[in-house]
Amino acid sequence: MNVSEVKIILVEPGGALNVGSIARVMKNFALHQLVLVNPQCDYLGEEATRMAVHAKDVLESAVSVATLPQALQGCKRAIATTARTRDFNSPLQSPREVLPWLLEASAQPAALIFGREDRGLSNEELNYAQKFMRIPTDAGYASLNLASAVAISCYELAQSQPHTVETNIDDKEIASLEVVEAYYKQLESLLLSIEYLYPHTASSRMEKFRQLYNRAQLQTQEVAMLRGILRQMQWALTQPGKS
Ligand SMILES: C[S@@+](CC[C@H](N)C(=O)[O-])C[C@H]1O[C@@H](n2cnc3c(N)ncnc32)[C@H](O)[C@@H]1O
Repeated sequence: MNVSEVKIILVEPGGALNVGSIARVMKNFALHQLVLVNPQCDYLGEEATRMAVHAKDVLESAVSVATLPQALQGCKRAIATTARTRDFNSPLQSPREVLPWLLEASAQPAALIFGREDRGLSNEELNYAQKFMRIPTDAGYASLNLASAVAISCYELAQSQPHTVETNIDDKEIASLEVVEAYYKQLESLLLSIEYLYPHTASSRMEKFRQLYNRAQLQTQEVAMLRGILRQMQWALTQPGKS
């Protein structure tokens, strides 16, 4: 897979200078799909275009959407980036470990997600990704400037080679992220209704389910089967004498 198939998603970027610098470095490394979730700055204004220099085209073709799920529409794989190490349950991988996974044939289209300058990504936003990347830094100061984090990631992506994966699965059969997300919503709602989950435990328990399914790389047909089982269980719960 070509790096140009990877979308760079910025969640609520607040600095036009950062967004302009990011457009420039993306073009330096042959990436051009920039998606902005609810941008908090004028990403087409003077500051951004000045920093973009010869990458105004990347800014002009940037897509602005309201939510992260909209930004991930159609993607098969996503990696979320974070500087945080504590209060994080899933393994954090280095760019060299994890970026080749984004370039495998069955990954496309794929996305790399970056957080806000002041507070990064929320836990809920991190959960939309299947893998998590932390750029190794000195332990004394782990938080990189947003544009620097994107620059290092684009460079590492450009140096990465996809792992060769032996599989009989047709790439088109891998479920897209929104299909799997709809399954998680249905599962959570059923588990809440049977009181396996409670509102205060739901998000941490659902994170465990996400980890499990992330390892399986579900196909569209398999998600349809799982959703069919949930529908049948929901129906059975409404039948007198069956519950
Ligand atoms: C300035 S940082 C936000 C820092 C914030 N305190 C936090 O909780 O992550 C903005 C974004 O840059 C990226 N970033 C910064 N440092 C990083 C690192 N060491 N590894 C990976 N991404 C990093 C992440 O996407 C992060 O959300």
